[in-house]
Amino acid sequence: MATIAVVGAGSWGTALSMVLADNGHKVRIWGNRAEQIQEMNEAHTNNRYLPGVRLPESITGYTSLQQALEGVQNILLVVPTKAYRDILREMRELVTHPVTLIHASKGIEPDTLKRISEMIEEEMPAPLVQDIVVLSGPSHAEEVALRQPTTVTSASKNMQAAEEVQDLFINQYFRVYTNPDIIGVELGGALKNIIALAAGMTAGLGFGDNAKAALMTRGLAEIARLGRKMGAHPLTFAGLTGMGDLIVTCTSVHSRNWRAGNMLGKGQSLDEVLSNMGMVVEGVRTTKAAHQLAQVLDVEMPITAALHGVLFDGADVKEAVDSLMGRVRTHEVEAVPDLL
Ligand SMILES: NC(=O)C1=CN([C@@H]2O[C@H](COP(=O)(O)OP(=O)(O)OC[C@H]3O[C@@H](n4cnc5c(N)ncnc54)[C@H](O)[C@@H]3O)[C@@H](O)[C@H]2O)C=CC1
Ligand SMILES: O=C(CO)COP(=O)(O)O
Repeated sequence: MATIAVVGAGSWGTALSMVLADNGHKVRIWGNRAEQIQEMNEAHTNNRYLPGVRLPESITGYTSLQQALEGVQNILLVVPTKAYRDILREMRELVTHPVTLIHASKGIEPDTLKRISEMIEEEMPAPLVQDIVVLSGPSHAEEVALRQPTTVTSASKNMQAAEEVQDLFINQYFRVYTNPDIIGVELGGALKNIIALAAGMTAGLGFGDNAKAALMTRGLAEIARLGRKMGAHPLTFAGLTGMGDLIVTCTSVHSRNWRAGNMLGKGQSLDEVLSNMGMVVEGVRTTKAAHQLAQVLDVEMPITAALHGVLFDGADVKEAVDSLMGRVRTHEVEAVPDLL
């Protein structure tokens, strides 16, 4: 059994630590809030993020990143995307031997337009990092912490590393598949948050299941359109980290992105929504990044553009829906000339 360092003690870092602990591994979880780490070590709870859940005693909390990382072969990163550069720069000074870096976060960095694995490559180059593995899929922390059946994907350019991570996490309630398409897996996980915000927004406006289904389906079409241009395999978007994660995020009460969109649809301002949430809403920054990517790569992403207008340019939510519905008529299926 291994000792694994988990960097990030929010909902997802804690739930994934529980999976690892259930599999017999020793877990060192690092967090940036001393009182929360103390609670994890003394009461074996993390009530702010996973209320009512008792943590296995083989999970130990650390406030020192150096101590948490000392001597481990596998490091799982689960902080919000905006914290990656700072954390990786800190880690670069502390890691003294080659490690496998697993990440389970979902976002794209605005302006640089980098995926998380690209940020890792930039900030912690070889030989410090041997392999980078992404763990992603339809998986709300609240349900994983209750050990409810969940499926995810382990993706890496190196399939042996993806399989080693599959081995670390897989168990009877947490089933892990592998996929070599790291680009598609990262993009699916990040971009579905945009569509979840939009789905929450239409529900907030009082629209029903037709609007939700429209957003999910046409949302997946624009995710795949951008993904293809960025080198992803189109079939990845039909899998767990594409359609699967889109379903779970657009239909679950657990989704912070859906809930944030819902509050926006009901008329709250973005600042109000984000301060009420108290947890990360990755889709906001990812909307900015995806809108920039769409412009740079000349990819049509109408839902992303409409949401960008609402979040950052003061556009009215109802008018954004009207402009989406009133777009010039077009074919449903693209890039399949035989069907046209
Ligand atoms: N919660 C979930 O069900 C899932 C979350 N994710 C992804 O995991 C990532 C983390 O999300 P959650 O754990 O849910 O977030 P969260 O909002 O529950 O917790 C965030 C954690 O990061 C810490 N943090 C914030 N800024 C930091 C900084 N600058 N340095 C160090 N730590 C910092 C906070 O103290 C907190 O412990 C996100 O990218 C999210 O999209 C992925 C799958 C499921
Ligand atoms: O990625 C998730 C589930 O797979 C979590 O989504 P939210 O960040 O919207 O809660």
